[in-house]
Amino acid sequence: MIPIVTAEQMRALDQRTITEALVPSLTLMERAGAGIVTHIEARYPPLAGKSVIILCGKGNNGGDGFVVGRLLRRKQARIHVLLLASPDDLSRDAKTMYQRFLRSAGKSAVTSPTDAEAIQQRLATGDILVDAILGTGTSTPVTGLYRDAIEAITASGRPTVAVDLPSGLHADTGAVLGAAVRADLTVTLGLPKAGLYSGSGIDCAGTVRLVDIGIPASFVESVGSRLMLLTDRAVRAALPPRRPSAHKGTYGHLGVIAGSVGKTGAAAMAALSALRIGTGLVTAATPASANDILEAKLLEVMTLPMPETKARTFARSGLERLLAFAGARDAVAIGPGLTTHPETVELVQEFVKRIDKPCVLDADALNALAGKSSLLTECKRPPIITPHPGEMARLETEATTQSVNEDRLGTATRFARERGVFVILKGARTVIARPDGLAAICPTGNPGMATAGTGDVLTGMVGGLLAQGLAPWDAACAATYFHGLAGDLAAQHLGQAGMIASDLIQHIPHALAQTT
Ligand SMILES: NC(=O)C1=CN([C@@H]2O[C@H](COP(=O)(O)OP(=O)(O)OC[C@H]3O[C@@H](n4cnc5c(N)ncnc54)[C@H](O)[C@@H]3O)[C@@H](O)[C@H]2O)[C@@H](O)CC1
Ligand SMILES: Nc1ncnc2c1ncn2[C@@H]1O[C@H](COP(=O)(O)OP(=O)(O)O)[C@@H](O)[C@H]1O
Ligand SMILES: [K+]
Repeated sequence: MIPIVTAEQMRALDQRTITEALVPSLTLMERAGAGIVTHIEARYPPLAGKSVIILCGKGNNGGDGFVVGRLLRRKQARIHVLLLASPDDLSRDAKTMYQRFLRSAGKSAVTSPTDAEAIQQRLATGDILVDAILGTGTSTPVTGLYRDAIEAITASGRPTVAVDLPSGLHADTGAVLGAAVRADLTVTLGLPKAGLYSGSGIDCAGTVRLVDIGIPASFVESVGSRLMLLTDRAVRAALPPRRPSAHKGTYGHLGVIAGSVGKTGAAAMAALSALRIGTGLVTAATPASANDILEAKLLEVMTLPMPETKARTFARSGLERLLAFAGARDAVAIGPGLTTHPETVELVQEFVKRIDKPCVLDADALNALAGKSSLLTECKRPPIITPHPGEMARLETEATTQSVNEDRLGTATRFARERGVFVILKGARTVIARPDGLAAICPTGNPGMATAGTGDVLTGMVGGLLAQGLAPWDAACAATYFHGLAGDLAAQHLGQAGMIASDLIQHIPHALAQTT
């Protein structure tokens, strides 16, 4: 996992690298530029003949821009720099890189526009725009020519690559300072910045790619960041090895407690997703009269009919049987499609207190705890909960969906600490938090996943990994990552609008099999 840092932490790391590891600041800038060019080329091939317009500010972010310009010329791209400050005002390193750019490209490759119109006219001639106006040094609202430039970039509709972070974005909070660039690709330098994953940063950053500029690992470690970015390598390492001598018992038995009349699909999808993430055996317990329907839907999953209410939801009288069911499984997933029938709610509240197995609580299991989240502290083992922002708001009496979304990271980490649970707060850039306050952000996933049932898929995947013996934190991180990756693969094949939850399930094996 990669630590996510604040602007201040990044500045300190850059500084230590320069003064203690003795890497000249110009070398860092050169590495930054080279890395950015690699990512631009990967995203927009071929570069030869393309017109690239680079907008440079007066700080080191602009300095990176000049390096990008010089190196892109070697790819036979046609480069023009819009310099938004006087050359005299450039930072020391930026000035050096400006001079190197001039020596390589000549004076005609740079103009200094004085008004919005001049910027707009120039941008209209670009195939690709590079935003090197402001980086981590931004702290006050953007005004004047910088703001004109940011607005012109947005208005141009051209493919835009942001250097380090979209100009105008607060590096720590993701707040827009007056106006911010909406990039298609952000190539961030050294370590990822928190603002790229929160608030407006999610929409402004587009795809985020990271460039290693050679900050020593020991320096990075000493920052002690409490926020991590999930990486492909870390989550794959957490998966159990598939031993040649394995049998289905090796990979655990998950009990799924889900469904009611009209909502057997939720139970089916959770159960199937658990199998697709490699679980050996899955049994779904469902209200008795819905059992036959579930049997017809599922081939590989076993089912168990349970006592039901007149409304054909789980009945309170089934409590002991459900506890016995859980006791005979390696892990339990409870919640999808249960409804909030009063008897079912009562059943869930009792069940949650008494279950003594790794478990994941979702959907109506969380709704059963609405305003009563203190019950979670009575759990025998810290459960994983998978709320979307609405469910999160129901759990916390004073919160609203809006307040949750305004501070997703803060909400998830506070709740995880206070209630001693693992939280997967779903949505764009899902946040995972654990009881000790450490949190991670998931880079996978896309808006195509905003479709009925994808949450049930996640629940099954989390439960499946718990059943396979993963610790709750590992299960939560890996399930969230592969859920998002399966969603990304489904979107690649089908497009975001048309993909549905079943497509996501079908892509779980491809996500697992992918080699990166
Ligand atoms: N220090 C280093 O060693 C490295 C720095 N790098 C780059 O350097 C950037 C940070 O450089 P700087 O600290 O120079 O910061 P910036 O390049 O973000 O710019 C800060 C400059 O813009 C001005 N400014 C700030 N907010 C403004 C606003 N709202 N309107 C107008 N002007 C504003 C500041 O007064 C300052 O002069 C990073 O984002 C990254 O791109 C990279 O080259 C990697 C290495
Ligand atoms: N814009 C988005 N970007 C990434 N993931 C998303 C986005 N919107 C929704 N998702 C994911 O889709 C899933 C939706 O779950 P949920 O809201 O519980 O839906 P349902 O109840 O229909 O199953 C979550 O895992 C969430 O993170
Ligand atoms: K920028």
